[in-house]
Amino acid sequence: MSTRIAFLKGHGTENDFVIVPDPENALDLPPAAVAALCDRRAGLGGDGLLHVVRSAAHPEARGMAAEAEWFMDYRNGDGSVAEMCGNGVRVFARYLQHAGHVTEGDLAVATRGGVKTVHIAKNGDVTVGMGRALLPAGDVEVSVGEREWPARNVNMGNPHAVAFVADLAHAGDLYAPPSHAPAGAYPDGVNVEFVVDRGPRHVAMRVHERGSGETRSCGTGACAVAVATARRDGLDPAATGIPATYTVDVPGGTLVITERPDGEIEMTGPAVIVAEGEFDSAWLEGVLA
Ligand SMILES: N[C@@H](CCC[C@H](N)C(=O)O)C(=O)O
Repeated sequence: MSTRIAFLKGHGTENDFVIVPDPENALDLPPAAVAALCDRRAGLGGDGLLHVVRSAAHPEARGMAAEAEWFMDYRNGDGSVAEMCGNGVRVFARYLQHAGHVTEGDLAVATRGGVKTVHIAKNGDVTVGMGRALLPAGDVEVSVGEREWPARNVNMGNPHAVAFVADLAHAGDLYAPPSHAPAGAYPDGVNVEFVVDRGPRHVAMRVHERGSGETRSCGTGACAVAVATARRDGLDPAATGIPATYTVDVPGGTLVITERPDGEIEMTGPAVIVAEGEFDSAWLEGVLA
């Protein structure tokens, strides 16, 4: 028997998501179902999917239920699982507000990258405590076609390689993932950011995301870029006690990132619910058959 399944569509700086509210974790969403829902021609369309589940109802989040009522079960557009999604967690919070589960102010969201603190401001922007960046040692290079660049290895819960380039167009069409060396540097894949300077503490980036391709924005990527740029600029808040704030332009808008002296990174940006509707479970079953 077919049933109607509720979904919403949202975005944060044009990193767009299919949102599937499923508080009791009753839906079966294997990778192929996620890929079908995120398909831009034959499905609903999105860079990724936000499965909204009560932490207590999800085996991966039960241990965080005392701290955070809701779990962001994030999936990339190809159906793969990722540890964290910075734009996604802002849109997730906006959904919880839209649905009346929370009001503006502070809330905690469980993610595979741990519990994140989120602040929904009166002015509409959402700020997320993204945790600390890890900067694993080791030289990495990324390349597109004939061009190659040294890249900074930054882990924001998920892996990033940040390359400073002379011109964002040098990254090419980014239809295929950029290559990296050494080949085994990222056994689980990597998100690659290309960065140019725009002014003092102001950069612009493009990103090729693991599991989604080139997207209009990546929140964890923007945090990785801010930290890599700060170190390149000789700024280390943990050493100086002075926070470092960077404005990061992405193709879909602007994010503001602050690294505090305790190493915690805060990201502020918009989060928008665009539409809501229902799809027929029979359609999805047909696609999966
Ligand atoms: N767009 C996201 C990152 C989503 C996960 C990433 N593709 C990965 O596989 O690590 C963001 O806003 O952070």
